[in-house]
Amino acid sequence: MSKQANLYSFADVATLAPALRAYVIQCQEAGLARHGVFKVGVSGGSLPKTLAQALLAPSTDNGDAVKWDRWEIFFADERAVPLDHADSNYALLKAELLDKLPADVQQPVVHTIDPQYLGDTQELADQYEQSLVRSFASRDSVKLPIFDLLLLGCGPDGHTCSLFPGHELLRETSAWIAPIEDSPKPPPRRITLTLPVVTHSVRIAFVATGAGKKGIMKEIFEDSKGLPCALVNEGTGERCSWFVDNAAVEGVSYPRRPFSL
Ligand SMILES: O=C1O[C@H](COP(=O)(O)O)[C@@H](O)[C@H](O)[C@H]1O
Repeated sequence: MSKQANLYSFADVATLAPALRAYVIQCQEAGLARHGVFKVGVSGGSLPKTLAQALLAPSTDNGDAVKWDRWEIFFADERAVPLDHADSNYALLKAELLDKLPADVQQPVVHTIDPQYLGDTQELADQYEQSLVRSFASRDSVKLPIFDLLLLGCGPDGHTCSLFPGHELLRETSAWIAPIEDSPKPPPRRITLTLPVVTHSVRIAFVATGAGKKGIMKEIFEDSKGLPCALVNEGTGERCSWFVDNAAVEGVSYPRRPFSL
């Protein structure tokens, strides 16, 4: 089996979505078998919309049910803004996905940032890290939290979470969650999972679609240059899978794999 990240390419988002769903369900079942809950971290940006397309589709009753009541959702990164702000990753996930769950479905547990700490991003990060500590057992006994799955986006500059190219945060080795005050993409004040936490996850799935991602996908898969997304690929190998549409990887020299679980 390949030790490199898997690259799965689809004609469009409509054909990508069922494959992404099958992959998430497999991770869900593995998480439930391991510890009775499914601990998943999600990004903002374009991801929630595609995720909603994948997960809100009706179940076919072939063991592909999303067990929302067993999900614990964390944010791979979050902006230091109120939870109902237009820039909030939580607000985006809520609008795209959580608010669209059928009324008879029990909502998942969602770990948001605590808005009372918005004035101090270090405290905001520390408090969010404490929610991970409570969920994943104490920091003393667990060197790093292990997410069952991280669902990540890839920015047009190769950033993921709020880990930006060339930023000193890429060298963070001890914190689980770190603050950033100078994000090159607005808004500047954010918190993010650190690279060691990302690469420690059981599975990592990137979702990148559209021709706007073509240039950066070429750099990530052909040149790397220490881009954050490429560092995740290098740190996780075959535990990492990319779900992309053909437009995003046109002209990219990297072996595509036929999708299978
Ligand atoms: O700022 C952010 O951007 C990235 C990428 O967003 P996309 O719209 O290019 O998919 C996202 O993954 C991250 O969560 C968000 O805070």
